[in-house]
Amino acid sequence: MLVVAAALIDTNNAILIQQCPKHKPLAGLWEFPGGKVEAGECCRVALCRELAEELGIRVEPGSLEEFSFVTGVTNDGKPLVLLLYCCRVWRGEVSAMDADALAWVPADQLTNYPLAPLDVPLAERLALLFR
Ligand SMILES: Nc1nc2c([nH]c(=O)n2[C@@H]2O[C@H](COP(=O)(O)OP(=O)(O)OP(=O)(O)O)[C@@H](O)[C@H]2O)c(=O)[nH]1
Repeated sequence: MLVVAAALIDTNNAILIQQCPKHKPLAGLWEFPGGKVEAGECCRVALCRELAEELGIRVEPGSLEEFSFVTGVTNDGKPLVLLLYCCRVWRGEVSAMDADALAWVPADQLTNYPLAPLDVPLAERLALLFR
């Protein structure tokens, strides 16, 4: 499974994370917004679609910058690759359309939140970037 996610970074260098809703496998945990890439879809286009669906913002594919990736397995044992992009430019105000809560968090405080397991190493790498 290919999953794309974004570290939206605001003008204070705070990064957006969202809390997964009760009906999802990662319920209660925090993650970078994003989701699965559909068959035949480009990764950047998929991420722009997910950001529109989950946060109600418009992002241009060219505003996404590849940052890092992790590999792992889903709860039901499927191999998973999670690609994280950074994004500093978007249109609209973020709103929690598919999450229980949103938080803007300084990079060095991301791991204070109970993150989804594969988001943890990505958050640690972001903290190094802003050190
Ligand atoms: N970000 C993240 N996703 C993970 C981890 N582990 C894991 O199995 N996943 C899975 O990766 C997928 C991410 O997709 P999603 O649920 O955020 O997005 P989506 O909108 O495409 O899903 P949906 O269409 O099923 O609602 C989910 O199936 C989620 O359970 C993890 O540690 N971090």
